[in-house]
Amino acid sequence: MSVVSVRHAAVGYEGREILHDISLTVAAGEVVAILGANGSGKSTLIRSILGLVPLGHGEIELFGTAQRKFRDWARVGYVPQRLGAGSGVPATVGEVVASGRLARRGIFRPSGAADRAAVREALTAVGLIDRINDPVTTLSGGQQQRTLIARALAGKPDLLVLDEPTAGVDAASQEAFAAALGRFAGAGGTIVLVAHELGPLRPLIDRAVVVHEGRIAHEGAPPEPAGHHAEPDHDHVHPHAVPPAAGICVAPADRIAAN
Ligand SMILES: Nc1ncnc2c1ncn2[C@@H]1O[C@H](COP(=O)(O)OP(=O)(O)OP(=O)(O)O)[C@@H](O)[C@H]1O
Repeated sequence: MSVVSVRHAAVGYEGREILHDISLTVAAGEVVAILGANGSGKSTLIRSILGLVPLGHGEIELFGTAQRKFRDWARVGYVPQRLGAGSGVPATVGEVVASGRLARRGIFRPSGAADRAAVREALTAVGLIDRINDPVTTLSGGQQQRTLIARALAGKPDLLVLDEPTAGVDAASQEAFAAALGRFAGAGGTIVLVAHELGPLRPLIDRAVVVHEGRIAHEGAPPEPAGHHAEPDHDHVHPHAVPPAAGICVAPADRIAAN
């Protein structure tokens, strides 16, 4: 059974079609990277998989269930691009990670020992357990990004969807990030991630899907790194380095429940 199945999907915003006739299948345990230039539609593709952008045409299934009927969002962990510095919520690292347990336990049940253990385990996996009581605002961008993956891991998902997890992130955090993802994949987890450059994530990738102008232009082994972009110390700066103003991204489960 496939974890994600996209068939002939067309997606757009305000009547302008961005993705044209996209078909993509991700099998259980696969690690798939979605690559492509700025504006090619990578984020739109994963946002439509998560149900955050409505489909114009086509079908999407998650774990064999039509997305419109799918309710088991606790099985899906989403790591957005940035935590957002300006959220105005003075949360600690532990609190942010604990919010990843909400879909598992429901909002009105107090957190229990299993929740606390999952939070500690996830923070240990990303190398931030010693920062559990620190305000997230005191963390570097890379550490904040690691907090987001811990938040997703704490929910014990079967599928992790990550949007440019390592863009603008320091090398140490990228390595810690890759190690945490490697453990998740090693335990049978499925990963779909958007990336500009794979860097230390490269050895984890089973398949690369290159999106070009809203269509899948290539699928197969990840392309070889080329030119200075491939250097480990290449400092890639692009629009994603600017934190979004929206603050902590709401988990897809929360959004869908609100509809
Ligand atoms: N909420 C939105 N409303 C209207 N247009 C949007 C919206 N989000 C994205 N777009 C447009 O859709 C196109 C694809 O954007 P998308 O973010 O999916 O590309 P991307 O490949 O992820 O690019 P990047 O690498 O810059 O994130 C762009 O032309 C963008 O301007």
